[in-house]
Amino acid sequence: MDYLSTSLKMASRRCPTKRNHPRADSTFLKGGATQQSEESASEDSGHPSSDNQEDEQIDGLEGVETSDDNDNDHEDDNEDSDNNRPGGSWDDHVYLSEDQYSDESDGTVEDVCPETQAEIDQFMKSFRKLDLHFKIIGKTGEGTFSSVYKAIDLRYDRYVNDWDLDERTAEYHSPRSKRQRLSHGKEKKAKYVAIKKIYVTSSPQRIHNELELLKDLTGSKNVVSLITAFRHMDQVIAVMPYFRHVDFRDYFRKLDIPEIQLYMRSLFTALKFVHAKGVLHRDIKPTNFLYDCSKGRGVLVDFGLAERESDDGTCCCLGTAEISRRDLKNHSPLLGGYPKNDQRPSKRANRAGTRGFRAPEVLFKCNAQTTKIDIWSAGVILLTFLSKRFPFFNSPDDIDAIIEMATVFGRAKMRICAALHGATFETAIPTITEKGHSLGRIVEWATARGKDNPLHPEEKTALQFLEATLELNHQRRLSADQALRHPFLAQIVPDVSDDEVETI
Ligand SMILES: Nc1ncnc2c1ncn2[C@@H]1O[C@H](COP(=O)(O)OP(=O)(O)OP(=O)(O)O)[C@@H](O)[C@H]1O
Repeated sequence: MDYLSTSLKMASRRCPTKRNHPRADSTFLKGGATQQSEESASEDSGHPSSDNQEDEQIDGLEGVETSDDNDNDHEDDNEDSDNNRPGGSWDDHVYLSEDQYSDESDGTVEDVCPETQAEIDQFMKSFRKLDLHFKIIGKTGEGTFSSVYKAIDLRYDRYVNDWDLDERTAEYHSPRSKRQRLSHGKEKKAKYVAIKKIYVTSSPQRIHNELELLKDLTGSKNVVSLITAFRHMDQVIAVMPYFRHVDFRDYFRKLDIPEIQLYMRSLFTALKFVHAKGVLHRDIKPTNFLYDCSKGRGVLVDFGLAERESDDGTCCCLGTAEISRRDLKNHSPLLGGYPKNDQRPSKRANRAGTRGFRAPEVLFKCNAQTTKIDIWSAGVILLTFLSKRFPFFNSPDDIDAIIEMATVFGRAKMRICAALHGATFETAIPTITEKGHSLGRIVEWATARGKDNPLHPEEKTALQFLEATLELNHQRRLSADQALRHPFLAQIVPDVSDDEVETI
């Protein structure tokens, strides 16, 4: 983890009134009590434990805390209590202790089973001093690479919270002073965070990549941001804003077209932001887009597989915008035959992603993959909504995934798509027809539509949009920006606050 700590080291920016989120401050306690008053926390902070070098804060990737840094922080603490802040005295700021917060401020009541509670207790015990900053109240999710917990940010009011875009928007609309708002009883609500405990089996490179990208992607209401990050021994945690959301399986069959439009608008707004920063998410799927149906707002999470767009890759698709059927006939590698026992090493390319959501160019191992791979995956989500089938594609491996795709799109289009990336597609499977099926037909079959129940005009617009996102040739596939201007999404009243946040 030395690599991690050194490569993440950056200058720490300080705020005159509050700390700019170096959270591993000197108030970390040895052993740590679950309910700790601010006063006693500060007292204990004067005695940093001897193994402080093992605790690092990656502070939004700023200022990795060393024991020296901790000393500085301790001085800052003293300054705070010396009324040195331009804003006035210590009393000006309402700091809430853990039991003053309402756990129900976002409408969710946590119900933690004994096994999860034991897991949480073990985690808190193993990660020293974390209990001074956060109170974990539940487990919100689990993935291949992490467990994610919902927690109350006990020290929210001690820091500059630029990450809290909801708060910033509220201030923009109603510029009452923070003091006024905090002193108003009803607004003493808990600030929730999601603590992502990245499994120690993840490579430092992968963890570093995720944290770096999260840090760069701050500023959109539809993309998760990084509040801070900590390391203790071999354990790294990322702290992000918590987003209330509903399990995709609970609503994907229920959403009507206007609701699907809201969902897709939110998702493509997130993609536009991420792609504009030159980042490919690589793992767009429902569990990575946390959607709150009641607000019609979603947030893109999990940048564990994300990467920056690069010009280094090579693939025949770079010099070829289009391959016609005639080109294919004249230049098909099959014309010259192919070896039965091909000894050549197979082509290699980044295939990271989730099965069922991989774009054709990923399956054909293109080495010049672009942000368009995310558009394809978003298209698969739309197909799931319209067909009311989840998962829509369910292949165990890439070969089966190509067969599933060919069953829909047909041999002719698949041959052209393969040739675009220097590959050959041939199959003797009789159910794969030459022309395939239109996406409209697939949706009709999946939803048992007949002559007495034809597709509505708005569903037809949705299908046109679907075809433009599930375009086999990535060069003809819509970009996120174009998608937002497509009639399917352009008429949706945008979430005004999204635009405002960027201009604050
Ligand atoms: N900021 C957040 N707010 C609320 N819940 C979250 C947040 N971030 C993640 N989660 C929950 O935790 C789950 C797992 O998170 P994430 O996808 O980041 O982990 P992962 O281990 O990388 O997963 P995957 O297996 O998809 O790669 C999400 O599906 C979601 O339910």
